Amino acid sequence: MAGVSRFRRVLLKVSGEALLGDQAFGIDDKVVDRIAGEIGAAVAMGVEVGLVVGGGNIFRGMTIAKAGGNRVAGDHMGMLATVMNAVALHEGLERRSVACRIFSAVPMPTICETFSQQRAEKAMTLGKVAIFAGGTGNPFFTTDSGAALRAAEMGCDALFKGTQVDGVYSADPKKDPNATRFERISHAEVLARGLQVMDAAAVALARDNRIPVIVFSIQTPNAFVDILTGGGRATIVADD
Ligand SMILES: Nc1ncnc2c1ncn2[C@@H]1O[C@H](COP(=O)(O)OP(=O)(O)O)[C@@H](O)[C@H]1O
Ligand SMILES: O=c1ccn([C@@H]2O[C@H](COP(=O)(O)OP(=O)(O)O)[C@@H](O)[C@H]2O)c(=O)[nH]1
Repeated sequence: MAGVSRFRRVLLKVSGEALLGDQAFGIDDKVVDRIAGEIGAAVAMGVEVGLVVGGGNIFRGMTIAKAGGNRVAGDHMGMLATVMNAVALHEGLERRSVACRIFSAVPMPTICETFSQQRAEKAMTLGKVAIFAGGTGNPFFTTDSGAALRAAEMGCDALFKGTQVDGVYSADPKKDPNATRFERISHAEVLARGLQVMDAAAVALARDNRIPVIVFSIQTPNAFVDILTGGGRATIVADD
C-alpha cells in the first residue's frame, strides 16, 4: 500500500553524477530506471514532483574555465548536458508510464517545450512530472540555483537535493574524516559556515523564499520516498 506524503509539491534535484552509476562518463540506464521508479512511487502517493537534473556526468563549464577556456561557452555546453539527462529521465519515466513533460530554460523546440511557469504549473497540477532542463538558462549559475529558482516559481513545499552524501556536514565528508553531520541546520548557518554542499546563491534563494532544503543521498535506494513519508536519512536545512 502506498504511504502518505508529508509534502504536497516538491522539487527534486538529481545530480548529474548520480546518473553515472558504475560508469566513468555518461548515463547508466539502470540508475535512470531506479530513479524513475522512485519518482513514480512519489506520484502514486499524490505528490506533485518537479525535477531538475544536473549535467556533471557529461560536462561542467568550470572544466573549460580551469583550462583557461571561455567559461560562457563551457556553461552553454553544461546546460546542454542537462538537457541530455532530462531526455534520458523523460524516457525512463515514460517507460514506467509516469506522465511527464520536459520544460527547458534553453529553447530547443524540436526536442522539448520551452519553460513557461504557467504551462509547468498546469502540468504539475494535473499530476505530471515537470522535468526542468537547462538549469536557469544562464551561465555562471548551477543546477542547484536552477532547482531553487524552480522550487520558488512553482511554490514547492521543499527542495530535495539528491546528491552523493547523506546530508550536510561540518566539512566535506569526502575530504575530512572528522566531519560531523547535521540533522538540521538553518540556511543562514550553512551560509555563515561556508558549507559547500550547495552553492551559496541556491541556499540564499531558498532562504529568501522560505523553502526548506532536504539534503540526502540519491545513491540510497528509496531514500526519496522514505523521506517523503517521514523516515529516511537526510539533513533538513530550514529556518525555525
Ligand atoms: N559541508 C558539506 N557537507 C556535505 N557535503 C559537502 C560539504 N562540503 C562539500 N561537500 C561536497 O559537496 C558535494 C555535493 O555538492 P555538488 O558537487 O554541487 O553536488 P551535486 O553534483 O550533487 O550538485 C558532496 O558530494 C560533498 O562531497
Ligand atoms: O543555470 C545553469 C545551470 C547549469 N549550468 C552549466 O551546466 C553545468 C552542469 O550543471 P551542474 O554542475 O549544476 O550539474 P551537477 O553538479 O548537478 O551534476 C554547470 O557546471 C554549468 O556549466 C549553467 O551554466 N547554468
